Amino acid sequence: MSGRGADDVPNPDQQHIVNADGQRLFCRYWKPDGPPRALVFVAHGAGEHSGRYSRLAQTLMERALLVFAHDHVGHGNSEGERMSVVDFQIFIRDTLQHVDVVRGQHPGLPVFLLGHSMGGAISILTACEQPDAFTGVVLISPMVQFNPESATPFKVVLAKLLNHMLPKLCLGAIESKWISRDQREVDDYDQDELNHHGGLSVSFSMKLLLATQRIEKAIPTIAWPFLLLHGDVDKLCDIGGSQMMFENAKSTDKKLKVYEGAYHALHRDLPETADSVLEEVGTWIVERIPA
Ligand SMILES: O=C(c1ccc2nc(C3CCCCC3)oc2c1)N1CC(N2CCN(c3ncccn3)CC2)C1
Repeated sequence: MSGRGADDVPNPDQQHIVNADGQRLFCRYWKPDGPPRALVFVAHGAGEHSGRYSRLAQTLMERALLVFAHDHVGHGNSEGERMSVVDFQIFIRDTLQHVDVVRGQHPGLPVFLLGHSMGGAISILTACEQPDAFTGVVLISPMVQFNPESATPFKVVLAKLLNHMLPKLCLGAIESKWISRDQREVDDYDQDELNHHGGLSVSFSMKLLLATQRIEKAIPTIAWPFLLLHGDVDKLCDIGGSQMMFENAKSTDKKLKVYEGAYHALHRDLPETADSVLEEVGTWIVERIPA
């Protein structure tokens, strides 16, 4: 088993699921005091972990929603070589597995997906795989199209060329200062040891690139309800991807809210933006819980 072994997962008795490859995925659950009205799975982004969504999860839990998540393979407290995945489909497979487990514990409840950045890509492809399984999908700056400032044509060509020769070569780290306008959030991210602070490998970058190509092909078939939130100064995932999804998806229930001046991690941006995101997400989900 590459990467973290089973015995070096911190507090091995903490909640986890074992994926189809036998890897332990660290799980988190935010359960309301009373009976939950709906289930919300949170898909975190590349290089981070599910614990960074505690504030968002708490606000949803206060609306009687049961929020759950896991650290993707190679991330956070889960097993697997850091920031490495054999195939992007593994993220989708593991998400469906976890959703099935929790859905089975709460039969009949509506299930929503919520994803940020790469987690948005995972959420889109998961909903595409089981289009009738989810009541709605919330996408915070989803990775649909890279911003050409970060994924320059040179980097894309280089990644394709090197993917077979030097797959582990580092393509450079994400500059966290361009991810949030709030310096406290940037410092918090930089000091969080559960995040991956090294760069993205050629191999992992290619997996992301291929995922965006899968999404672009899938968008015209999308008919499920979705909420898109995107900052118009996002230097990592281009807002054009969200605009393209909003314009080309078949969904009749779709909403795109643009946060002017905001960077990539909207839920971790300046307080007025982050607070608006939490309110927007909670309201959108609750409005779609069948009476
Ligand atoms: O999922 C991602 C993500 C998405 C697209 C990416 N493209 C690249 C490369 C690909 C190769 C070409 C060059 C671009 O890296 C990506 C990462 N995430 C989650 C996001 N992180 C960023 C750091 N975060 C942060 N930083 C500061 C303050 C708060 N959060 C958390 C979210 C990035």
